[in-house]
Amino acid sequence: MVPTKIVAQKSPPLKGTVRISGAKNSVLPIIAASLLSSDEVFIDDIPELRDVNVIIELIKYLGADCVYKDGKLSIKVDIKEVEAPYDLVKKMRASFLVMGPLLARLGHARISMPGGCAIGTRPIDLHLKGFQALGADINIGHGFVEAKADKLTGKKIYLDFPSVGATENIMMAAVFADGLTVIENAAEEPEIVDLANFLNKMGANIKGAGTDSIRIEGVKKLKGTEHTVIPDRIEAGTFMVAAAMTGGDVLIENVIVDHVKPIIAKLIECGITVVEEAGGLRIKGCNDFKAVDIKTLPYPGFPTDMQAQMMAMMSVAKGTSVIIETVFENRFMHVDELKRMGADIKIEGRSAVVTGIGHLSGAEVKATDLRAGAALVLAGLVAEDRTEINDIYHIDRGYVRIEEKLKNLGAIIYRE
Ligand SMILES: CC(=O)N[C@H]1[C@@H](OP(=O)(O)OP(=O)(O)OC[C@H]2O[C@@H](n3ccc(=O)[nH]c3=O)[C@H](O)[C@@H]2O)O[C@H](CO)[C@@H](O)[C@@H]1O
Ligand SMILES: C=C(OP(=O)(O)O)C(=O)O
Repeated sequence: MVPTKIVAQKSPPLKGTVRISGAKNSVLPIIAASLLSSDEVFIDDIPELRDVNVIIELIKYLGADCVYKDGKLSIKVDIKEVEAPYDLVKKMRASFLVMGPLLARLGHARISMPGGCAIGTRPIDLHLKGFQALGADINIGHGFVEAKADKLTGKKIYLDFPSVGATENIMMAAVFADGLTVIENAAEEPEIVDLANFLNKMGANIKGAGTDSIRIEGVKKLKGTEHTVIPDRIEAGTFMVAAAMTGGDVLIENVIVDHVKPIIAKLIECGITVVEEAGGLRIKGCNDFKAVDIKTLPYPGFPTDMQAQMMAMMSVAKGTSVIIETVFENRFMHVDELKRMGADIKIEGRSAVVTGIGHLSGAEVKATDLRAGAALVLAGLVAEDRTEINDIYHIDRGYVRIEEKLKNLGAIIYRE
């Protein structure tokens, strides 16, 4: 039988070394972008995740030939379909990222409308405004979004919010457009830079990725390339918090220190020791770390994808912390589950007031989304007795064998 829950027990301080996998949020747009290449592409450090399986299934459905072996994926594309069906988009919102490449390559894409999810309504208006600005006609009906264009022409596009997905989708759509596209108020996340690097290696002409203004000069064709995905800064952050919360001493390998700066800053403010070593980042926890305030923001601000994990940590910190979520309107689903474990948290609009208590108590809880699940795993490592986390398919979307990696550090955790 497939294990359906993770059981965590109060664990000793975590000790040892953990290697961080390739970034989920880089590999998904990069696999989508491979639809733009006329030749075979090779992608290395592919994380074995549920979401990665979904995007591979989707590009295979569209006509790609994919071979996966030992963390490496080769993709050769011969697009036969322009439609991304409901079944695949409902499993993962990031499936919508094939719209830009299909529009660029074939001038036509029909993608099932991604719905909201546990963390918010998550509209796609900014993606669509960008496609329209480039010259596409957009039609929405019967649960699908259809984009058609005889020709795409470069334009200046200002994003009302620096949306990661919209920046990526528009960047991919503009790769073959006539002339210059400029995305202003673009997202600056490291995953945008990784995608731009991948596209440039294939022959695209993209400048400014990583700043709020990205310039894409249209080219005629993209060729094959090899690319290694950047390490997952959110997985790294999650293990950094695990080490800190348990009072452990853990070396995090395969992490780009710049990408986790906002997390390092908060941990240091809590009283945790963070040391940059040749092999990675060493996190040394302490028993009475302080509560700190957190406000999530687009990069380089504190990542919303680390908010739930920090809240688990603040639940057992010394003092009171105010956590403000500004990126998603409804990303507090983990609060009720943490409260089941005894946490003292009050929600006021977009703020959570967390009063640190001495200890949590193990309980049966459910992962309502990916990072909520990670937060509950972390809470389970410091809670008295046994914590059972249900609906762990959410966790498997974004963490490579989380329980094995934690077990290697001495945590008492297993799948049941
Ligand atoms: C696969 C992937 O990379 N997922 C990440 C990506 O999601 P995703 O790309 O979906 O996140 P966005 O940056 O687009 O969303 C941020 C905010 O913008 C709003 N918005 C977005 C698009 C749009 O057209 N209209 C609009 O209003 C969203 O509802 C949300 O409130 O960035 C998020 C913010 O860092 C992360 O939490 C996700 O892990
Ligand atoms: C919100 C996340 O992912 P997605 O955008 O794929 O839902 C996440 O990784 O925390």
